[in-house]
Amino acid sequence: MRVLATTTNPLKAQRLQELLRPLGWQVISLAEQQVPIPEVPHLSPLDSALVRAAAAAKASGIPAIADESVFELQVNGKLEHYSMHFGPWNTALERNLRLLERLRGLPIERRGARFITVMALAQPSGALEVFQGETAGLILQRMENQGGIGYDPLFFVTEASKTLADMTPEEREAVSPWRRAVERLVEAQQASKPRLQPSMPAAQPEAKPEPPPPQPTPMRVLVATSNAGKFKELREGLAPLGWQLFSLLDYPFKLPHEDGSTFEDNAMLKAAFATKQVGIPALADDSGLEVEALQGEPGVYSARYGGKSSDTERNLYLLDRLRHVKGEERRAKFVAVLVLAYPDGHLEAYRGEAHGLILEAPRGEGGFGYDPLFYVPEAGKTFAEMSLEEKAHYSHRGKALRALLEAHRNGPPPREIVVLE
Ligand SMILES: O=P(O)(O)OP(=O)(O)OP(=O)(O)OC[C@H]1O[C@@H](n2cnc3c(O)ncnc32)[C@H](O)[C@@H]1O
Ligand SMILES: [Mg+2]
Repeated sequence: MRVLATTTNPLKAQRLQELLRPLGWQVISLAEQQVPIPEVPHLSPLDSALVRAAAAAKASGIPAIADESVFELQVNGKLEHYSMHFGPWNTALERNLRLLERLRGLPIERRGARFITVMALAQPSGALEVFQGETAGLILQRMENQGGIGYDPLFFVTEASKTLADMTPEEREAVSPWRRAVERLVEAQQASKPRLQPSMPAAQPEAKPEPPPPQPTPMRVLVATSNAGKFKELREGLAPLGWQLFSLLDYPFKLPHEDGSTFEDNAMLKAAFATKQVGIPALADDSGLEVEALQGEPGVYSARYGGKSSDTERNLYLLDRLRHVKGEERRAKFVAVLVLAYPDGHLEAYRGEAHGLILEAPRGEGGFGYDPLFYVPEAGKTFAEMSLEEKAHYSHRGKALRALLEAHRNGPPPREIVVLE
């Protein structure tokens, strides 16, 4: 069965797909099927999830899922809800200071709060189901850990005895109300269907290995991209640094409109915005294809070339633009600029380029974007015909990543060396 998830975040859609796999559901996101979803401000989280799921199911004709997460707490006997969208304050730090101010003087025993996700499943017929996940905790009296994300440094999770800001992405997901709401949805669907008996005996628990020696805390970095293909390459490429990587799946907010005129401008725009949102360093990637015969088109417009909304359509559009250009004249290069932005405003930038030819028809199933059209003569293959490692060897992103790795070989580079602005 196909279900529509009312998110444009492909990382979130992908994670949902993994978690719903036991049901055999195929998740599609708003990125693949565009349907109008009403923006209704001032609704409770429950109403908001219901309204969005119902609208999506009705418009698409298939079941739809929508979720909404908030912090809920009692202030002077009244329930209040706080979300990433709370107030006109733009940064995580500002929002956290406001919340602290709001609760000033409240003793710790009155600072109990719940982190709640409401997940609505709507059928085109109008039938609705709601699943709720919850995590109980306390809003601390001060921020212990400045480097947290969103409300994370203030939310002390009772069962884990630490704040969300002190958790790894895996720990955070494990206690997240979102994950719990998805699990309830899965259980409920399974309960209404005959169960398959497991055919294998359950595995015996293995003897516990020795706990590893304590490691220095790795740098926490948000990889600020909504492109799942890029995220995969960035995660692989950054692995040697041992950073703790978060994604827009952990912190779903929209990246700003990319209106810069260079890859550098756009990467800075995205990274600087993201680090402000979350309060930890953020890495953004702005990239694109420059075709010589088209005077550098699509360039910074690569993600929206010809106003087309899918990779396939953009590839066809590019082929059409190049229909009179032959052989060696179809030279092109890919460019990637990585910007790592720190919460204090400091930036580092790394650039990588890859040269090749645009084929006359797509080749290969791997990669993403323009990969099936981008032929690397040296390798005798398109990017889409390469493994992840092989692509990283030749690609713009691989080169930019290696420059970053080199600069960070002995920890963050001295600030005098790579500073933009
Ligand atoms: O901005 P974010 O959220 O990171 O994701 P995006 O897809 O919008 O990314 P860009 O704004 O940097 O646009 C770059 C576009 O260029 C294309 N592109 C970049 N790197 C590529 C690669 O390695 N292989 C194929 N296409 C690539 C691809 O179509 C991207 O959508
Ligand atoms: Mg983009």
